[in-house]
Amino acid sequence: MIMNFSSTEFIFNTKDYSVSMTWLVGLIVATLVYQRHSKSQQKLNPKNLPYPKGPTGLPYLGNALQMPPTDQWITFAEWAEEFGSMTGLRVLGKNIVILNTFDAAMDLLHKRGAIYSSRPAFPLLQQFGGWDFLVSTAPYGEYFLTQRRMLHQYFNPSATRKYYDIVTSHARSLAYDLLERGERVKSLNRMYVGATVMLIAYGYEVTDENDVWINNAKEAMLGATKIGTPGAHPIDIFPILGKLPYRIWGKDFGRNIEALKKGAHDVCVKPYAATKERILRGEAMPSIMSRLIEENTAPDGTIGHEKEISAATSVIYIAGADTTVSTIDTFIVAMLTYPEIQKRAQKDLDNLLHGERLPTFEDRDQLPFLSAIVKETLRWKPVAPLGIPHTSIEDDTYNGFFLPKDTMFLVNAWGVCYDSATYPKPDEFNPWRFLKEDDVGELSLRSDIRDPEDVIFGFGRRLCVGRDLALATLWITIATLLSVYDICAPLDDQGRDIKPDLEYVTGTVSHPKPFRCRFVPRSPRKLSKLREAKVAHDHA
Ligand code: HEM
Repeated sequence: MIMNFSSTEFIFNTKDYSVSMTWLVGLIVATLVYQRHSKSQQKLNPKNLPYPKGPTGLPYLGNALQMPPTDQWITFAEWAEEFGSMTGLRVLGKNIVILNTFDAAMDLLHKRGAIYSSRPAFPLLQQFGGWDFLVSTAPYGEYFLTQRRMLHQYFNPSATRKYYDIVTSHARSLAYDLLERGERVKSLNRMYVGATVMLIAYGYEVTDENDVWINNAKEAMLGATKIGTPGAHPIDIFPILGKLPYRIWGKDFGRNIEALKKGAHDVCVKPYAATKERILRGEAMPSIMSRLIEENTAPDGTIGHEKEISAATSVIYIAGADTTVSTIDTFIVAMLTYPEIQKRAQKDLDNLLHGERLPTFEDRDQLPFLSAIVKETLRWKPVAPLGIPHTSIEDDTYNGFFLPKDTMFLVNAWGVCYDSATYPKPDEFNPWRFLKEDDVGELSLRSDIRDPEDVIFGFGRRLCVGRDLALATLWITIATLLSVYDICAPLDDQGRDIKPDLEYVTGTVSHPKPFRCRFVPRSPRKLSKLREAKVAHDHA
């Protein structure tokens, strides 16, 4: 999960707060901020270039009342038709620019990464709730750079290859467990994706669906959602309000803040302390954390950068699990909805493997149809439709517009992926759009179509750290499940397929609503290969 950091839901999601007091104070603050902001704008924009165009807002409130409470990316895509590559919004004195095209996102977030790589502050969550440690929300600076460096050395493309055995083995274990417990696919998927990241990060082995570390992380992230959408609270707009007694924000507010602090401790400090103890006792399995500790231990035994190490390892689960789990769920939903795509992928797998063995990463280049399925899964239901917001640290101009320092930038990844000029009939799950066929029917990936992998994982210096790990996990899981099973819809009384309704619980990370499916073994031979792999894994 990337956590619910997207900021555009940030207004008027009032159900979480003691509404009247919160919004009264919020409105006063907004007025002050707006006035201060208007004055500073005039001072900083000497050429008087316009701010990017957007829907006309109200005095003081700006566009606050026009922000849809959910699925903002759809409204943003509609606005894009009117305003072009950038839509400029002002919400309670904050500047928000939606980047509607891939080119605008690349031009600013990538090519001018020195300016556009910070993150907005969420004081309630970070200062008051104790979630100030995550690299994914850290402002651009030394703390961020130290962790990025730490993570990069363990997740760059060649380092990621070292995890292939782990992800292959977990994909096979998932497939094996689905034989008896297919109805628990969502939970098992979560368990094995969690097991991968926990093993890589901490050398910690997850062995069942109720693992205490995974539950702690789930609880912690749930706690983070209880304070409402980050950026929404008046304390986020004017942090000094956090000095007022908590009870003015509602009777549960103080308790929620305490839960938030406990959650931060449970996902960051606790696993670090437990793993460090195991490392010092010589009982730990090698992991990113054990290596980081080793690298940062001075000859006298003191460990440097402990805060950064504990934070960098904790973000691996927080940013990596939910996103990957949701994408695998989306793949299953796609297979239930488009059985002919499933059949075609299985044909390619069978032609290559002849039922003699299970797929491995060595097969990846020879199975372009499967790679196209991964791309289409990412495009069809973008798991983070608006990514994570970036902020600028300097004033800038672009295409004749003035972009003030501290503006928040959101890429409408959903909008880019649903642009029908690039992806005709974008609602359809169609991996063929990424493929071309030569004279003898040989398939290969097209290089002349925008690759969703270049959109969905973000941009520039904040590009997703775990991109290669995520892609590897998706590919091997998809290849393994399709080689062993037909993924089928459940049947109604008349023996007809009950198709999933394609409804999603949307947010910063979107998830398909609960769905049912059956995993029907394709042949006893393929199943016996899976059993052999499982036995080999258990004895390894
Ligand atoms: C399908 C799976 C995934 C998707 C769609 C995804 C997507 C994203 C996106 C959109 C961002 C924000 C990029 C930006 O700000 O421009 C991000 C950041 C991040 N992701 Fe992923 N992610 C996935 C899996 C993972 C995994 C497996 C890891 C494990 C290491 C991971 C670690 C991170 C981290 C640490 C950041 C923060 C980077 C920063 O702020 O500098 N992600 N991811």
